[in-house]
Amino acid sequence: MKAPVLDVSHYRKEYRGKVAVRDLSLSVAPGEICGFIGHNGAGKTTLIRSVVGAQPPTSGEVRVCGTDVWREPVAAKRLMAYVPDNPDVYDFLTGIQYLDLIADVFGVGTEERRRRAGELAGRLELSDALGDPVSAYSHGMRQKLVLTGALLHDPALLVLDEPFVGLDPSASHELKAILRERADSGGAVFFSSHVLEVVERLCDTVAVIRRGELVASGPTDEVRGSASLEDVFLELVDERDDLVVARRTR
Ligand SMILES: Nc1ncnc2c1ncn2[C@@H]1O[C@H](COP(=O)(O)OP(=O)(O)OP(=O)(O)O)[C@@H](O)[C@H]1O
Repeated sequence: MKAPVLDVSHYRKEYRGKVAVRDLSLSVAPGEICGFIGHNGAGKTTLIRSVVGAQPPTSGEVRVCGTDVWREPVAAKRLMAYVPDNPDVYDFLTGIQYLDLIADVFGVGTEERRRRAGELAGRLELSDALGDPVSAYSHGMRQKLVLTGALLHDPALLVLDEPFVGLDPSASHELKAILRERADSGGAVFFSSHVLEVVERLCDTVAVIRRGELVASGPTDEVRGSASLEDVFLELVDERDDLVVARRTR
């Protein structure tokens, strides 16, 4: 078995003593796209923020290509890229200035940054706007810009939080193709989504979180069985289960 690109082990996160995610372990291998699904408030963003080094776990470990994200943060961050659900970009920069800043941070050479930025911005239909200030960008354009920046240093792991929200159909189509290509060339992709049809069609593996606990994970076909992912998801996260349990235990 190939060593995982992302390896989360016994992750736990508490906010002021309240448990948000408990004892969560999962891994994503090279060549895999893993979809992370769960209801609102289940704990997806909480885990994602710890995976990318933005918020420390209460306990547990997160490793990227074997590097501990919290013990060796700079080395780990070189190996990955993160596209948050609400891209926050300096308004006073133009698109190209933002991309140059990101390329400088990651030490991407001039030739390489121009080639990659040109190709990605072209595919996402952002090229014509790169000279404009980010303050004039729509939400979708900001997402495309952050995505372009995220791929400039060719990260082994790409982490995205709700990447399809706000993208138009052609950008969404292109993003799916980009994620597939990254996986096919040996990278790993981990993203959260509420769009189960996309997860079902695109992801090699899925992880389902419910109230901070992983309730299912594995190859998409196995998790889904003969049902649709939506049916399985609704069954797994059905809040009414608790009522049934409560009634039974009364
Ligand atoms: N900074 C914080 N302080 C206190 N509680 C928090 C904080 N961030 C998240 N939480 C709580 O942790 C739990 C998980 O939240 P999280 O944002 O990870 O959910 P999510 O699965 O990403 O939800 P959504 O699908 O709505 O984005 C929720 O109960 C939330 O209220």
